Amino acid sequence: MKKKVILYRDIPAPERQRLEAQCDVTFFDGINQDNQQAFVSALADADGLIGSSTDMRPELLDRAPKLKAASTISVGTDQYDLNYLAKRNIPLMHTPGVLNETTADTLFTLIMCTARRAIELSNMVREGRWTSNIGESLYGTDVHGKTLGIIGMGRIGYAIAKRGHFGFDMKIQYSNRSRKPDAEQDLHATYMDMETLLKTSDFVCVMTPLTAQTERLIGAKEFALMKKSAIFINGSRGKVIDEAALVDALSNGTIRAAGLDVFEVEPLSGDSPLCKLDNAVLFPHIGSATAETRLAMITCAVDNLLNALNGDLSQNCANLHLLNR
Ligand SMILES: NC(=O)c1ccc[n+]([C@@H]2O[C@H](COP(=O)([O-])OP(=O)(O)OC[C@H]3O[C@@H](n4cnc5c(N)ncnc54)[C@H](O)[C@@H]3O)[C@@H](O)[C@H]2O)c1
Ligand SMILES: O=C(O)[C@H](O)CO
Repeated sequence: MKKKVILYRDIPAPERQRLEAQCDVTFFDGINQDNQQAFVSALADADGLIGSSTDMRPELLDRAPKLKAASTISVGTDQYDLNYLAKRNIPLMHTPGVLNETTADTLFTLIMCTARRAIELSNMVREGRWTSNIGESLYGTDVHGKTLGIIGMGRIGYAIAKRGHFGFDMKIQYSNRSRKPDAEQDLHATYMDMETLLKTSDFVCVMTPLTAQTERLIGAKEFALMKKSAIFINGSRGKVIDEAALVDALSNGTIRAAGLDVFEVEPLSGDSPLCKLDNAVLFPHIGSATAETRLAMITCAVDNLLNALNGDLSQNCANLHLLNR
């Protein structure tokens, strides 16, 4: 008998057909108030789950007593509780690697846009406010030759640092749970504690996962340690920073500017104080959002689920170390 799978976001037809060839698929085009009840009912029989952008809290997954594997179309795994899944011996599959370069491109776009005030000045042109050559008060700051501090030198952190080192002649420094010999060798990156990094970087870029240890890693105290001229970039998860403290730091001139792809609550409300700040560049969580990379992530996630349901966890299992296998 075919395994029962819930697909909880839309994916291209050929990928859905690959799932349907092996599984009995129930489809939800995102989970919302209207279909929540039907989703909970479908959980009762589900062997597998695949999708993204929905918090799969334990109370919800308690309703899926037969669940054997979950596959998230993301590298970040924070929408699931890894320990809860491990207690039930359920693997969580994710999509590391395929999105590194695209996400690093996005993060570098944030670096460039904040440093050169690209969005603010583009808006000035569009709104007919470009009436004479811009003066000193609207000048940007250089990126090339500056110091780039990466907090969380993993796959994506490395890809950002590579751009800084080879493309922009930047000095790379990083803090991380462990030393990264490849970054030190290839990019001449210097390992240091977070406090030293915050004090000495021109650009501070956060690329850790969201975990109990990284939640609110950067708050008022950390912004106060940064240079007044520092530019802060967050591509990890919104909850890794204290957003209210960032608004204060940007409003009071504690730091120069910020470029953000992720927010405490997404989508960010247009009423957020961040939206009123010219020195904040705000992207709608588009780190991996190119056609090529999103397709690669979906293909990877479909493969991951099919493999996991067949007992093969050899690739891309995020909680393998916690499972009883
Ligand atoms: N903005 C986006 O669209 C987007 C896209 C992809 C990934 N992400 C986020 O980026 C995260 C990182 O992705 P990755 O593939 O580079 O992961 P990764 O596991 O390769 O890298 C994360 C790094 O953070 C380090 N780290 C973890 N906890 C830390 C701590 N407390 N202090 C210092 N360092 C710590 C790890 O040691 C690791 O080197 C994802 O978990 C996801 O949340 C966002
Ligand atoms: O974690 C990820 O893969 C990105 O944030 C896309 O959701």
